[in-house]
Amino acid sequence: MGTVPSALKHCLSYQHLLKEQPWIGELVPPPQPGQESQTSGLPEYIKIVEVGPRDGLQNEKVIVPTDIKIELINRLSKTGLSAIEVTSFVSSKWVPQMADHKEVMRGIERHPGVRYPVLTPNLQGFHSAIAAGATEISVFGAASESFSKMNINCSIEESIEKFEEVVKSARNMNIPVRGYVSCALGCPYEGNIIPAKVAEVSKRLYSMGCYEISLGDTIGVGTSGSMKRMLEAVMKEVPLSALAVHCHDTYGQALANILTAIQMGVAVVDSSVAGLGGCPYAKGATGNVATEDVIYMLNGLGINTPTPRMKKTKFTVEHGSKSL
Ligand SMILES: CC(C)(COP(=O)([O-])OP(=O)([O-])OC[C@H]1O[C@@H](n2cnc3c(N)ncnc32)[C@H](O)[C@@H]1OP(=O)([O-])[O-])[C@@H](O)C(=O)NCCC(=O)NCCSC(=O)C[C@@](C)(O)CC(=O)[O-]
Repeated sequence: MGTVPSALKHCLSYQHLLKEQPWIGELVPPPQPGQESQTSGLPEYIKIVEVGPRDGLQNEKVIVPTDIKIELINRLSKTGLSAIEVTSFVSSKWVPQMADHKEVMRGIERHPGVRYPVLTPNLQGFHSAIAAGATEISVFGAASESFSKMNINCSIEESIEKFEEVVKSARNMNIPVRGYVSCALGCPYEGNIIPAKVAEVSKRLYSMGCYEISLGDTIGVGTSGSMKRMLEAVMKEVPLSALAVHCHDTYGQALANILTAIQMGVAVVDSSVAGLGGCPYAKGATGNVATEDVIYMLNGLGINTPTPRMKKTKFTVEHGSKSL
């Protein structure tokens, strides 16, 4: 997806669908006695980490005004989502779209029960995030050397050293840290990435104290088969309860890949409202899987999500002639 107008179109068509067909998106009723549950073997509850305001907007070519970002996050907070990734404390020279991180962090209304993590690649970012009021952070590494270099300007080994410093400081302040592993199913520079490498980086992040490891299909090249092989390798090193999947939808495989992951027991899914997104260091990567599509699929499977109100919320934030 990747552009604001197309994201808007997607949102509105979903709203229209729900208006015309109100039964769409309803949670399926529980099974009758004797009927097999559709959810047998699947997690009963899936946590959704909404990454639209960060992963979604970081790739928009037009700088989205700060007040629009704040409004988007405030509206998302009212949907029932329990985690919304707000921004990233990275260099504005590298990612100009996130230059207003402090203002966004300070400007949002915080709702009880909603967590607002932010990305911090190093101690500098960590200290700025804490000064701006962040109470949860994420470090972001990669299973590809080339991607690590392009994305955060250091090798995987150097990044681990930086993350260790960040995690140590965070722990001293009781700040929870999430860890990302990009290129878990392929790299824009190196192509195929072996599952063992993803497992190795995941293990290091988990061992240093990240409470959850989000496995990123950064360029959306994964399939159900490669997702299964990668998860099998990672699950040998990191407990299943600490894993999340983060799928981009370049080849329309994201929902299938997520279904495979949840069939394997993964109970945390990252997604982006209206499928906004891309990656500034992954040319051609399209948006993240759309949050409303994930919820639609989960509802159809009878799986609980924290977002019963998502389908009724209109995500149109007007700003002059632009809408989000
Ligand atoms: C990581 C750095 C900062 C290293 O950047 P660097 O240039 O290697 O850093 P440095 O330590 O050499 O410092 C150079 C300059 O950067 C500044 N600097 C240093 N650190 C910071 C900071 N934290 N915040 C703000 N400024 C910072 C520092 O102050 C200095 O400023 P100068 O003296 O030149 O004016 C840089 O490479 C960067 O900002 N990269 C952007 C990475 C990024 O945001 N990528 C997109 C997010 S990752 C993603 O989307 C994937 C994910 C998570 O969604 C999962 C998936 O889909 O796979």
